Amino acid sequence: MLDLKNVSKTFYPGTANEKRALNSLNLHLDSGDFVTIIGSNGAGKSTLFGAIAGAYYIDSGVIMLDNKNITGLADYKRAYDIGRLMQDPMKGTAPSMTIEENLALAYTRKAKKSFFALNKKDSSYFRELLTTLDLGLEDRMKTKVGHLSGGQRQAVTLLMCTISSPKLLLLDEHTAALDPLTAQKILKITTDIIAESKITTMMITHDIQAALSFGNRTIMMDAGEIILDIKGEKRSKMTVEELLLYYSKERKKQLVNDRMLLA
Ligand SMILES: Nc1ncnc2c1ncn2[C@@H]1O[C@H](COP(=O)(O)OP(=O)(O)OP(=O)(O)O)[C@@H](O)[C@H]1O
Repeated sequence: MLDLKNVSKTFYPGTANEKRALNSLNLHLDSGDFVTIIGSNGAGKSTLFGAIAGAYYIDSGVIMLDNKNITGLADYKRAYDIGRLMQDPMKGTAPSMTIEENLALAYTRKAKKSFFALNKKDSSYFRELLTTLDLGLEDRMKTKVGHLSGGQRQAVTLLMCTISSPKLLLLDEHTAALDPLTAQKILKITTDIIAESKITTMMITHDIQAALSFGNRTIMMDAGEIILDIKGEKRSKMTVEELLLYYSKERKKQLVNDRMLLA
């Protein structure tokens, strides 16, 4: 359902700060794939997401989503099909609007109806969705999102990203800024939503154990390339130590990710 062919992206080309972030990268995702992505700092993981979501135009290559060439499509047009969750819980929601209004904004895009035409049925649907989070937010639908904790806000953003049933969900270390307990809870909510909706998902994480435990496939990136792509038995037998050893043998250096060290 997603195909990247020879995708390259260089920031500040021709200057002293030139950085090749994606290097002729190829990737194919099947519908329903849940791919976890690991790699050292600066490996190109977020740039890959930016390229798919349209935050950057790529220098060369082709990006296809469901057999449609989206390489030159503007980000706001891709947003109908691609949901993206960032690390920062402050991004993705409108703080001065209520939980209900934020969900309505995301929902009206899918329902193709006016924000002002939302009815009681829609409202009870939002309540139902919020109940599944098990955070008590269904009783706070009139609360401004700006008054929520980081974890609660990230959970609302997750609902906003998935309420319109996107074809692809991109999770960019979306639990990294949360305390460990909240991060665990949001990860559980995430995997429940993915299992229920079967949205094709890519999740960047610094937690290698989580990368091997969640989803059906793991990709390791370095220097703008995919250096390992495992699934099935090979993946289920892989340990964190073996993965780190693979990286150091392959790249002749240690895998360094500051968030991994902090965790
Ligand atoms: N907007 C930008 N402008 C200039 N350089 C950038 C930009 N975004 C990323 N880069 C550079 O591209 C390279 C890849 O960065 P990217 O953020 O994709 O890596 P990453 O794997 O997500 O790293 P991290 O785990 O540290 O978040 C890095 O060298 C980075 O400095």
